[in-house]
Amino acid sequence: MSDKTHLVDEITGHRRMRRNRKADWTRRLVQESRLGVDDLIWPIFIVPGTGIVDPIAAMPGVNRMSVDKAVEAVKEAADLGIPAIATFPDIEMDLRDETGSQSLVADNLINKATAAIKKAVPNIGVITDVALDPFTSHGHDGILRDGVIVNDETVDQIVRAAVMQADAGADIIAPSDMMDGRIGAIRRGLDAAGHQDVGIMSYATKFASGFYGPYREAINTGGLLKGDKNSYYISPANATEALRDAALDVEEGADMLMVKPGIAYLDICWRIKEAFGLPTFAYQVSGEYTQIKAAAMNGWIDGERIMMETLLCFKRAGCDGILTYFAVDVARNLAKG
Ligand SMILES: NCC(=O)CCC(=O)O
Repeated sequence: MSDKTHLVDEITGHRRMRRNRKADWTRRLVQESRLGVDDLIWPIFIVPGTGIVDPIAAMPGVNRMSVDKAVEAVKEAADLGIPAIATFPDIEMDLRDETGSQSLVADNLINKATAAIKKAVPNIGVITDVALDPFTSHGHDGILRDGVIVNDETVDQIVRAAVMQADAGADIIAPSDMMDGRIGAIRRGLDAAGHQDVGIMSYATKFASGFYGPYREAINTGGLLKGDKNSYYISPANATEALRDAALDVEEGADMLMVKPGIAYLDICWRIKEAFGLPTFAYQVSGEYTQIKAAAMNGWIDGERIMMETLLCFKRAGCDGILTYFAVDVARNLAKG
């Protein structure tokens, strides 16, 4: 033992945090949060046609897939142990209209995809969104009348769309539109149609964010969108309001809650988990994905490391899982050990 007394000894005394960090085995032993394949939900983009795997320029490594190709990809995801996927359609422009009427076509693209995926890969969970934005000619999540997104009429429509999605085999309905009262209305609609076992994952706190840019390219709504979504999404400045919004969704019967975007909103994840104790998910959205990809492609960061780090941070912030475009890469990574 050294007989020299260092200045720091007086400060640390017997308290030395580094003892638990000294070796790989101690670090593993004291690790508080872990990321596993069971934490992953994989969002995928569906396009009409067959045999299509179309790269999305603003999301390197992510493709739009026709239903047949999506089925193949989902099989691979299931083999890797990913528990669930979330589907988003990029439909033909001439099928988009003022009210998003395609959302009410029983065999529309999203419902076709659900049926095909559930038939080929019955053990993977299929989560479908009921927001109207992929179906409207103006890119808004609801029905637009005289420059206003009309709440109650939109809710009536998304309830009908949700029932059709459940009829097609969706396991969880995930409304991302942020209309008031939608969770309770969807719950009643699903129950009345005999879909008591279909769950609801509420996009409880969806913030008006610039991080959604690449997603809008993926489903081709970016060029359509007139104005902004500030009259229905939550301001990034407001946490108390977000908690109130989530509380309403819990009261109305949400089974699971989601925070979106993710990494800039970890305080919301933590507070929501603490407040309600419901299964809580974060959506690592397109802009978050693209930031990591772009920097990694330029050699400025270690993309794989930051992919794993950001996802682990969601777990530390109290999330039970993460919707992430990295899901398959992460599952492969975890399988390597
Ligand atoms: N309703 C789903 C989304 O809005 C996703 C947003 C994103 O990934 O940027």
